[in-house]
Amino acid sequence: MPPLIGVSACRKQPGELPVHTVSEKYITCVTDAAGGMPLLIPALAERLDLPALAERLDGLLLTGSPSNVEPHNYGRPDLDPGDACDSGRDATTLPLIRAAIAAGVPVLAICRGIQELNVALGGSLHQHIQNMPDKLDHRMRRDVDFDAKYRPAHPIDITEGGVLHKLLGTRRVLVNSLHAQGIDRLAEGLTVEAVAPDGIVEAVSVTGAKAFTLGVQWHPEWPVPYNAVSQALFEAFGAACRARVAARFGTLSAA
Ligand SMILES: N[C@@H](CCC(=O)NCCCC(=O)O)C(=O)O
Repeated sequence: MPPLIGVSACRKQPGELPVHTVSEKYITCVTDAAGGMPLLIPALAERLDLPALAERLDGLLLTGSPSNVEPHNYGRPDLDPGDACDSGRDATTLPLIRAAIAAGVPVLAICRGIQELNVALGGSLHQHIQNMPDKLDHRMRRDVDFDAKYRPAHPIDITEGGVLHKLLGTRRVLVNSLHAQGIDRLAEGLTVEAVAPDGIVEAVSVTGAKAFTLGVQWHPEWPVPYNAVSQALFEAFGAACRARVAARFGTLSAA
């Protein structure tokens, strides 16, 4: 029985009524690389029983999105005009992350997802890294084609002896970069697993988590075919999700 892996959706209103959307690349990394059964989670917030949902998940994938976590969630002034937000998604993922961690559900958080992980546990975000002195411009390039947007953009230095180092077996890899925000105050209970050359946090883990819980600021879900780093991330996430199935339903069920 493949693990049931929740995939966070965004809430948008392109027309008369709201829609809940997930880019297919986040769905296929669950099916093709993690070996899971994706369950798209609508951004319906308190209309969902999020603790009950978390208990029934074998894993949770927090997707990237051009929208930003609203700063009132971490006590900062509102977003600049023109900076996209998604309050429905914030009100869904932030409590769902806390419930999933408490329930021992494996979590893989990508881009917006690592930012949500940090905010959910009490941290804060930089708004526009590119405007900060001595920082790289981490934004998605708009002057290139789609695949070029996901090409390696900078190296990351991986914390020696950490979760990511043990997973990858190396201290330095190249990653892509499609974000303007980034971790400012690191939440208590998170461990930095990697940083960019300018010190921006690029990966975190939940300190002492019951299960695999990793957030990455880059995008391992694209391009396909996955590189060795992406493959290792998804395989480790999938294995943790299968371990939860085995613990919940018995070993044979995880086959
Ligand atoms: N808006 C945040 C997060 C950026 C992010 O998740 N980018 C991914 C966009 C492409 C996709 O949806 O996969 C920020 O700017 O930091």
